[in-house]
Amino acid sequence: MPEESTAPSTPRPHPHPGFFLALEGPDGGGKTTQAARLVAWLREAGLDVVACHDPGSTVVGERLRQIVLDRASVHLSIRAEVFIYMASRAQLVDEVIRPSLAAGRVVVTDRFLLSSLVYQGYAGGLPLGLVADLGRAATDGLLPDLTLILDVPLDAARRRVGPGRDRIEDRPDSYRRLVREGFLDVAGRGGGVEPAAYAAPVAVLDAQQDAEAVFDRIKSEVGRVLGIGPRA
Ligand SMILES: Nc1ncnc2c1ncn2[C@@H]1O[C@H](COP(=O)(O)OP(=O)(O)OP(=O)(O)O)[C@@H](O)[C@H]1O
Ligand SMILES: Cc1cn([C@H]2C[C@H](O)[C@@H](COP(=O)(O)O)O2)c(=O)[nH]c1=O
Repeated sequence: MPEESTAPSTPRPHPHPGFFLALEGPDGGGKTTQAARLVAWLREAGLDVVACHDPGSTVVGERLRQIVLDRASVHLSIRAEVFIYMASRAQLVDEVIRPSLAAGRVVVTDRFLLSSLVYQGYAGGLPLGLVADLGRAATDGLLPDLTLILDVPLDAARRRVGPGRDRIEDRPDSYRRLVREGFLDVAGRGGGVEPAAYAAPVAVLDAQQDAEAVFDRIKSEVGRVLGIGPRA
């Protein structure tokens, strides 16, 4: 079991008056569950919060999401796949994330660029440098101020989500294992692969615990960087 880690207090990579937070990790880690709790907690603390998910959260993005997850997209190549995720992300950044950050809001996204580095790069076989370059083009260099990786082993994830629900989740266990490993390696743990491919503050959280315990860890990480108390 990999150890949990805390995000280093590095300076913000992209100055803006808001705060940009991404939840990442393998399918079934609990990102959607925790994102909803986190958004509610931050709003209770009086913050102006925008919630989104990647791919999606724009009209164009939701259409692209359907295409890329649809089992009928059986002949979609991995190179075409990465462009679809990047196109959805570019629209999300331009239409939702950048304007919200410029207005001083807190943006909480369920997945972002790290997912492409892992699913299409590390596990999918595309060179990480290529995915990172495409990512910079799609996001215009925007990276989250804090990325929380909800780390969960394959068996626990399977117990939670059951059999695959879409084209990506239908991929074999060998791919899913690489996805889990990739989140840890690309984030710079394990001494692995080009940590510079994702040069943003990252914390790895053990998402095998019950949802309340995971949320306590999230509140502690986010509260620390935003300067709000755990029971705000
Ligand atoms: N800590 C937890 N312990 C046990 N079950 C959990 C936990 N967190 C979430 N779940 C359950 O696991 C399932 C998947 O959770 P959720 O959709 O939040 O994960 P996810 O990471 O967003 O998955 P995906 O990326 O596949 O959408 C749900 O049924 C949810 O209720
Ligand atoms: C952003 C992104 C996502 N994926 C994969 C990961 C999931 O299997 C699906 C998205 O579904 P979720 O319910 O929103 O988790 O797409 C990917 O392969 N590459 C990406 O960049």
